[in-house]
Amino acid sequence: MPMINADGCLLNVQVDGRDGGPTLMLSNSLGCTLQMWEPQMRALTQMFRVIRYDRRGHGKSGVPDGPYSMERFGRDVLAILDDLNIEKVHWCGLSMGGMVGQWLGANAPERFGKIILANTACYYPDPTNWLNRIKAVKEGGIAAVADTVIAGWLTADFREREPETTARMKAMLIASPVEGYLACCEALSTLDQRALLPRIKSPTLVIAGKQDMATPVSAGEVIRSGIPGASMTLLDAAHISNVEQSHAFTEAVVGFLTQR
Ligand SMILES: O=C(O)CC1=CCC(=O)O1
Repeated sequence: MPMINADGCLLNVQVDGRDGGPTLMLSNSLGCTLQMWEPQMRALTQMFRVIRYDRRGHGKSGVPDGPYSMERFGRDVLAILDDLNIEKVHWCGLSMGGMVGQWLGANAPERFGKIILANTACYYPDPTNWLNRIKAVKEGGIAAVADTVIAGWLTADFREREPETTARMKAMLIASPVEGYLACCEALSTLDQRALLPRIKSPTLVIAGKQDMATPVSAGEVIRSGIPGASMTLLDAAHISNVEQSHAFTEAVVGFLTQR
């Protein structure tokens, strides 16, 4: 699968699924690789050509020096589409992937059909949590914050019920390149995309997790109410709702993308 050059950074891109069908692009959460979408791939590839990628600083993609920004992440996506010669896609991004989706929906509307913004926010009222995380990771590596982060990703019930999935998610997080992870946390600490929301004209679905403390339902509601005509679906999940409620998440995505 291709490594695509975006402004000097090689991005790991994987394309699966139906040739010639509509295309859906998936975009990851912080500390995750494109593997985070495995629970959806079987269903989605029956209906769509599916593009996944590792955001710069993650997975098999390059880790250039920061600072990173939502604009940089958005331009990376446009470089992938240009390289693959794809004019228009649907978008489904979770957490940081939803933040990049907001930037793209506002700044490259002609490239996006429907947009799904899952477990995400458009700003953080207080950057303290991000600044504390940056300090802790600089001192102790990602392992130092891993248990706290995982407790935000998946509810206690799920972690008890699905220890292997939980261990896989934790291994993925800890394997993230530290410098890339830090550069992403820095971009999150200054995030404010509130002014972009009214410029998003694509049909948009916001998905929020009832037990998501990282990007709570109230953060999803700010996005839903800011984007003209957007709708919202709530799932019984913490932050990584596509893993915790994989069937309900897939159903919400397919239902929204196939509705006329
Ligand atoms: O990893 C986390 O703690 C939660 C999160 C916030 C933005 C994102 O992408 O993940």
